[in-house]
Amino acid sequence: MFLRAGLVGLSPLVRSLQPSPVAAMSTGTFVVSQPLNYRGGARVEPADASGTEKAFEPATGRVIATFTCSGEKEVNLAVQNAKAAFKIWSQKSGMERCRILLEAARIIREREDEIATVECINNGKSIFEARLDIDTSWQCLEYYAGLAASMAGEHIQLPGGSFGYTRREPLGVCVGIGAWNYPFQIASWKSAPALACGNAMVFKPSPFTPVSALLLAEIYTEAGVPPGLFNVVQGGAATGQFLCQHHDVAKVSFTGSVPTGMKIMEMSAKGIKPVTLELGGKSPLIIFSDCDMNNAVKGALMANFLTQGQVCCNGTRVFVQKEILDKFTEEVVKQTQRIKIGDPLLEDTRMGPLINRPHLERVLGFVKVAKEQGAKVLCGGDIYVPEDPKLKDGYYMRPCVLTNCRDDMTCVKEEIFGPVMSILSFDTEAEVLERANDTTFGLAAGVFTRDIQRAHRVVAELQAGTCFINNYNVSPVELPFGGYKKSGFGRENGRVTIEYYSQLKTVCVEMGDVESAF
Ligand SMILES: NC(=O)c1ccc[n+]([C@@H]2O[C@H](COP(=O)([O-])OP(=O)(O)OC[C@H]3O[C@@H](n4cnc5c(N)ncnc54)[C@H](O)[C@@H]3O)[C@@H](O)[C@H]2O)c1
Ligand SMILES: NCCCC=O
Repeated sequence: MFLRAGLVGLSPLVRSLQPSPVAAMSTGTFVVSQPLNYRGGARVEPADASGTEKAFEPATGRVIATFTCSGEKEVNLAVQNAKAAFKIWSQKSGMERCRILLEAARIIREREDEIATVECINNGKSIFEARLDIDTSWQCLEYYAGLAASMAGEHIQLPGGSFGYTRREPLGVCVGIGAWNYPFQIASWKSAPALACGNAMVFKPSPFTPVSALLLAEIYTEAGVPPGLFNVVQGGAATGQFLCQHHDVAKVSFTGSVPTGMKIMEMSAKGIKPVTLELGGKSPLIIFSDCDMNNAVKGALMANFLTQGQVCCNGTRVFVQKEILDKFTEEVVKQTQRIKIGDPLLEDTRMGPLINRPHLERVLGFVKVAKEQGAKVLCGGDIYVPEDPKLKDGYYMRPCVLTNCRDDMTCVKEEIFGPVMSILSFDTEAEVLERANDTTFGLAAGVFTRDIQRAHRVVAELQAGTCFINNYNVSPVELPFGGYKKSGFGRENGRVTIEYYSQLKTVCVEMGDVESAF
C-alpha cells in the first residue's frame, strides 16, 4: 500500500518528520516532532500556549506527538492571517477559485496513500477505510470547485424599468471545529465549501487527532491559495472557545457531541454568528421481513462497525421484523465474528483499535450495563489482545452484538460510539416507526425492504436528516448530510451547503426619479 504511493509522493511534513519514511510509516514508529500549527502558509510554533496535549497511536498506545494548545494570542494571529487572505481570495472569480481547488483535489488524490496512512496511525481506523475517507475528501473539493464557478444571484424586473439583483457573497473568516473520528474528511468537508464560496478558514482538529489537518493545509498552499487562507490551530475546549468568541469570526461549523454543540451555539449566539452543528446520533435501522437478507446483514454491519463503531450516523438500533429475527441475528453474529481485528495498517484488517483507553473503557462500560439490564451478548463486547506483541497496549475490543434489548435500556437510548449493535424485534410498520422516532436524536435512519412503496412511506415518516434505503453509511458528496432534532442543523455536502457558507445581498436599482413621501 505504502509503496503504491511512492516516496516522492510524501509531503514536506511527513518527509521532514521522519528520518526513514518507509520505516516511519509502519505501526509503532511514526513520531511527529514538527509544529502542528499552520498559519500564514507555513507550520509555526504557537505564539502562546493554553496547556499541552499528547496525541497517541491507538494501535500501540504510543505517544506520537506532544503539542502546545493554542492560546488566545495564537488564535487571534490565525484569525488575522485568515482575514488578510480573505481580502485577496474573495476578490477572485469563481473560475479562479475552482482551478485552485481542483489542483488541491488532484494533490490529495496523488498523495492518498500517504494521507490515509497518517490518518490510520493517528485515528486507528483500518487503512482500507482511511483510503475511502480520503476519496470522499478529494471528491468534496472537486464537487465544490465545480460549484464555485456557477454561484450566481438573480435579476428581478421591477416597475418602470427599475430592477433588483442579488449577489451571493462570502461570510468572511469561518471557523471549523472537528471531531476525532474522521479528521481529514471533516477538515475537507468544512473547508471545501467554505473556500469555494470565497471564505477563509481557521480549523481546529480534535486534540486526539491533530496531525492530518496539517497535510490538508500544506496541500492548499501548494495548490495556490493565498497564505493564511486555511490555518490550523491546536487544542481542546479552551482553544475552541477563543475561536467561537472571536469578534472577527463570521461563522462556526462544528462537528462533535451534543453537549459541546450546545456550548458552541450559546457562544455563537452572543456574537450573532451562524452555526452549522453536526452532532451525535442513535439512529434506527429497520429490517423488514421482505428484505434481501444478504444485503440487510451487510447493511447492518456497515451501519455499526465502520471506524470501530465510532461513527455519528451509525444505525445502532437495529429493528428486525419478528419473522426473520432468528435468521438475521444468526447471520449478523456469524459475519461479525469474521471481522479481522488488528494492526490497522495491514491490508486485510477491517477493525483497528478504538481512539483511546478512556473511550475503550467507556464503551466496555456500556456493554456491562447492557448485560445488567438484561441484554444478551451474542458475540464480542470484550477486550481483544492481538498476537503481535507491538500491539499489546493498543485499545482493541471485539465487535459486539446484543440481543434481548428493550427500548428503555441504556444501550438503546444513548450514543455508545463504539462497535456495539443492539438488535430489537418488531411486528408492524406503525409500531416500528413510533419506536424508531422515540429519541431526541435525528441524524440518520435506514430501511431494508423489497417493497418500494413501503420504503418511501417509511422514510417519509422517519425523523432523521439522512435516510438510507437498502444500504447504509454511504457518503456521496453530492448529497447533503446532517441532522434533525438534537443531532444538529445546517448541512455538509451537496449544493445546499453553499447557502451555509455565503450570504445574499439584495441590490435595488432605481431607473427613474425618486418619488419622495416628503
Ligand atoms: N454529525 C456529524 O457529522 C458528526 C461527525 C463526527 C462525529 N460526530 C459526533 O462527535 C462526537 C464525538 O466526537 P468528539 O468526542 O470529538 O466530540 P466533542 O464534542 O468532545 O469534541 C468535538 C470538538 O469540539 C472541541 N471542543 C470541546 N469542547 C469545546 C468547547 N467548549 N468549545 C469549543 N470547542 C470545544 C473538541 O476539542 C473537538 O475538537 C460524537 O457525538 C459523534 O456522534 C458527529
Ligand atoms: N462518513 C460520514 C459521517 C461521519 C460521521 O461520524
